[in-house]
Amino acid sequence: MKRLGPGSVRYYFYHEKKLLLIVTLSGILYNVGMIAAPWFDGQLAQCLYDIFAGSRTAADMYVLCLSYALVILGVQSSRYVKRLYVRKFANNISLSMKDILYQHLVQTPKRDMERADTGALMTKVISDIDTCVEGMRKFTTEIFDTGIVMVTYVVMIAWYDWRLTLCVLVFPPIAYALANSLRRTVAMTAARSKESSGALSGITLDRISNAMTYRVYGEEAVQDQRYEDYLTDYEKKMILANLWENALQPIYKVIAMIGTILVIWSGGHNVLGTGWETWDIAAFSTYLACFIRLATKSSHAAKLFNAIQKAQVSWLRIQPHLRAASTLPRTVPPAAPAYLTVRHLSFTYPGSDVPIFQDLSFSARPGDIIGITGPVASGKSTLGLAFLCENPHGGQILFGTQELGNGHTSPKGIAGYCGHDAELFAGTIEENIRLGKGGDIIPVLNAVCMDQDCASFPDGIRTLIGEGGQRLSGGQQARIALARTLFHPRPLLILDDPFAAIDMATERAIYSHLRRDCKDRIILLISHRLTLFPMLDQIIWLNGDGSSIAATHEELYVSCQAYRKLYDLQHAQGGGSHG
Ligand SMILES: Nc1ncnc2c1ncn2[C@@H]1O[C@H](COP(=O)(O)OP(=O)(O)OP(=O)(O)O)[C@@H](O)[C@H]1O
Repeated sequence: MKRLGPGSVRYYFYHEKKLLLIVTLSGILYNVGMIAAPWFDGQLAQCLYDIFAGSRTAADMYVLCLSYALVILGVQSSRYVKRLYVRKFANNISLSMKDILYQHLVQTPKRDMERADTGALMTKVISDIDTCVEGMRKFTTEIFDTGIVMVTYVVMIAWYDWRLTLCVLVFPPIAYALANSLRRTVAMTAARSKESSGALSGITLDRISNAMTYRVYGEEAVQDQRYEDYLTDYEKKMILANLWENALQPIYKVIAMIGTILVIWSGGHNVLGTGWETWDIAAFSTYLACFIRLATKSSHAAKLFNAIQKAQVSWLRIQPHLRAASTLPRTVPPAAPAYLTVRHLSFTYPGSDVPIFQDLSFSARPGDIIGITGPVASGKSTLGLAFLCENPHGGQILFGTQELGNGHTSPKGIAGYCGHDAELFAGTIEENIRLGKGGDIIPVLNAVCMDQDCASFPDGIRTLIGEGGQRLSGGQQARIALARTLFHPRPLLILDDPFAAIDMATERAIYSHLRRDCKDRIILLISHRLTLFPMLDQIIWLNGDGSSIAATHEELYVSCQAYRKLYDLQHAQGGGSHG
């Protein structure tokens, strides 16, 4: 049998089989128990009639009422259990899908992420996951609350009068068939409104992020008109989708209810003794109540179709991502701390014959923080990326006894990376740091001095930060990206200019936290600002012509004029203290 993967809906149902079993048992109990109410209603009416006729007493009524209350209590308890577990089931699926996507994001090569605008993609995909999971939840709920309960009602009323049942059951399927025939239209309008909503989000983002440019170049009026057009299109499509989804419900209901007239007419004959069966008042009352509930439920069947249809639209959009994610290995445990040895490292971009750096050798032990600096465009970021091994390099990078890369991807679980771009998506602070991983995020928020900022937000760590983290300052974005890197422990951390948007006091505080918390990690700290460099264990200076020097700050200060000049310049501006 073909193994189920995250690209298949059944995979998620299969993984939640224990919860589904509880849902099934409590669902059957609740829904079969649902016929108790109309049955007791009928018995109560009959008892009242009998009391007036003198054949029963008030004591019979008390017993009946008490039994009614107890049975309903039992039925409603199983309803509670069913609802609770359906919610748990939906939450687990949502978490599982999001986790798979987060892992995909984490393991996607950096160059692919840049190409695909991962942040925007994640925002859209996460909203689709929510719609899809809601559809799965409704489907699971309705299987019981509509499917099983309808079968139970049909059996019940057929038992009372099968001929009348055959006649009245013609109407709910008509309502059902009508709803089914309009499925495609409902789905189409839902898909169009989703598309339009996506386009509107895109243009809203563009309008906000480029507001200044449009204003400066006198493009505002044109852009406002463009925005208005998208907004109008969205409004029209949304109204249409809502109309198709909701406005037809009353019509389905009326069609399904037509049978009530037959029940009253033919059931009346049964009570009078001139119909197909002989009924008492209890039978009439129970039959009518069951039929009305059945007809109401059958109009829910249309709702169920709509929910499934909408979920399908979203599922088709997220499926390719989940399928792609399923080809990647799942969460990788961090490797053990080890020594880093770099031997004769060289790198040339594909298609170029000028090496960015060559013959670079150095080593580091757990707890070391190594600074990487040099003139503009000297290859600092390129050196950092060499440790992710996305392009072939010359020489050797050894972590313990394992060789990183050399044309292959690096062994997982060794290197963590915090790049120039914070790469934040439109979730909460917490979601951006966790990327689906459990645990306490407060220590890393403290480590990057973001705890006070979070405390000042009304929603704390649950604050929504907007696409690319646009609701935060540049410094806050950088610190959340750093917190994310620290939260996913790796024994080798590459931090590319993490303090560029952070003031010096905060930079120093974070540095001391890194020293305190990362005693078993090696940190490669790429920076233009040399404030911290006198405190670092080693500095790698890239000359910008392919050559480089690895030495301590003191040695470099003495031996490398360019480094000394840069350091003194920054120091004179209040940027550091030599020695
Ligand atoms: N993907 C690429 N393909 C080809 N050349 C590249 C690529 N990325 C960077 N370069 C070139 O490599 C050189 C080093 O770039 P890199 O970004 O590593 O320097 P940097 O020292 O980090 O720059 P900055 O001082 O701006 O932070 C630059 O000349 C740049 O143009």
